[in-house]
Amino acid sequence: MEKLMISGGRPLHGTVQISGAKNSAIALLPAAILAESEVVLDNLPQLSDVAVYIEILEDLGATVTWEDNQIKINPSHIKSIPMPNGPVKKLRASYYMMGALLGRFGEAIIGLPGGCNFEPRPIDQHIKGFEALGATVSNEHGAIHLHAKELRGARVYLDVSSVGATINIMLAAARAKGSTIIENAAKEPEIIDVATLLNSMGAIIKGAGTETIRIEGVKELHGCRHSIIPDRIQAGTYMIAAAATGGNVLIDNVIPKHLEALTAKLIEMGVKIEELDESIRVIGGGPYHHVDVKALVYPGFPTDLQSPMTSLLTQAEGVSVLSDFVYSNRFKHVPELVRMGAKIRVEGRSAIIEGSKLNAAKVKATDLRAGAALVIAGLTVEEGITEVSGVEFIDRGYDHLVTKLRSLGADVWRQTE
Ligand SMILES: CC(=O)N[C@H]1[C@@H](OP(=O)(O)OP(=O)(O)OC[C@H]2O[C@@H](n3ccc(=O)[nH]c3=O)[C@H](O)[C@@H]2O)O[C@H](CO)[C@@H](O)[C@@H]1O
Ligand SMILES: C=C(OP(=O)(O)O)C(=O)O
Repeated sequence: MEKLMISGGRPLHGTVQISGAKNSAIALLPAAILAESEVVLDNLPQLSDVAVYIEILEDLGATVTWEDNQIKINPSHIKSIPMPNGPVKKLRASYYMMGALLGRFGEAIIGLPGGCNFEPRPIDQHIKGFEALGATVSNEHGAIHLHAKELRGARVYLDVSSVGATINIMLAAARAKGSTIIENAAKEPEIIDVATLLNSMGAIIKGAGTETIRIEGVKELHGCRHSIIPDRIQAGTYMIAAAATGGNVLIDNVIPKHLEALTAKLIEMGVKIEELDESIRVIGGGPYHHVDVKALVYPGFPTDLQSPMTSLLTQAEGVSVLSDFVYSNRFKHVPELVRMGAKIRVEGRSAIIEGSKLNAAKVKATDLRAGAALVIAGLTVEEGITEVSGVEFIDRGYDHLVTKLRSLGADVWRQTE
């Protein structure tokens, strides 16, 4: 098992290139199987979640060529095979195989997803959507069985604006008969990215990015070429790391609008921000004011940046309150930060954070963004070496993390236990 070793206390300086978005990539890869010919995706991030998805597509019989940041997927010879176990258990977004296989073959058997389990993550809204489209759905020994003689368009009102359910229903409805309307749809940029790919493949989807999405089903979809949007969460993590270390970093290849909620909070704390067309410069240094943060659905502050933000708020003066209205128990990073000397207590869905200096310690990442939070915390520590285990979670979402941090002047390395 590998650990990340961090000798902190160095302000980050320089330019970092942001990769394509993980949460887009792992929805676009399954979307590609709805086409009858080759789909090419550019700006593909090199992540363990992406590698697992490729394994799933190859198991189905797709021909996949992956070179650097481009992937070619030819799904013309894929077959519908049951996947109750195996790679689908390794990541959360394997739930998109349900919508994609249902859309292509009218049937699927997919094991319940794995991935980061910081709290129970139900998929009832996905299932409600599939049932509305005419599928029968059952859970048999931990695998979801879906079957539809014919998928028919329907109106689906989501009880919660779920990213996964919105995308899954779009995937199943793209080739259904008739029109589907998703109400209270999630509005995250990754949903627009999936709709853009599907439309380039010949689908008719309108309203992605708003709370009402309309899908006019078509008989067949074809191949196309698409470039994945930049990863706003990876970008936000480097922005927070730059601020936490008092550095000066140009975060390049981003869509600044996707980061507005974070940018506004950083400015409120006293961080200097310069927004350019496709990049953001973060100039830290402090002293930082305490702020209150509420993680909400897009365009609110992203829950995926809540844990990294906790680490930054330990560096602010006074008491900050950070509440998560998407995942009320996403605080597994807190006891680890407390090990490093942070003064944080969790009350209900909020973390109450009192500014304090952090110390080096041996800590454990138990999910992806908790891992990012611990790395940022380690970068602020002035003496000693912080050891972060659970690197496999961090590798799910941050490609070339050590190389990128080292290029910004951080003293970080991987060590095998
Ligand atoms: C692969 C991917 O894109 N992952 C992202 C996606 O996860 P994911 O798509 O799983 O998250 P959702 O948007 O579905 O979850 C939002 C909220 O809805 C609840 N819910 C969701 C579905 C459902 O059927 N029933 C239900 O109650 C969840 O428990 C949660 O409280 O969006 C999350 C919220 O922005 C992010 O943290 C994840 O990084
Ligand atoms: C929770 C996350 O991802 P996933 O939904 O894939 O577990 C994340 O990216 O922070």
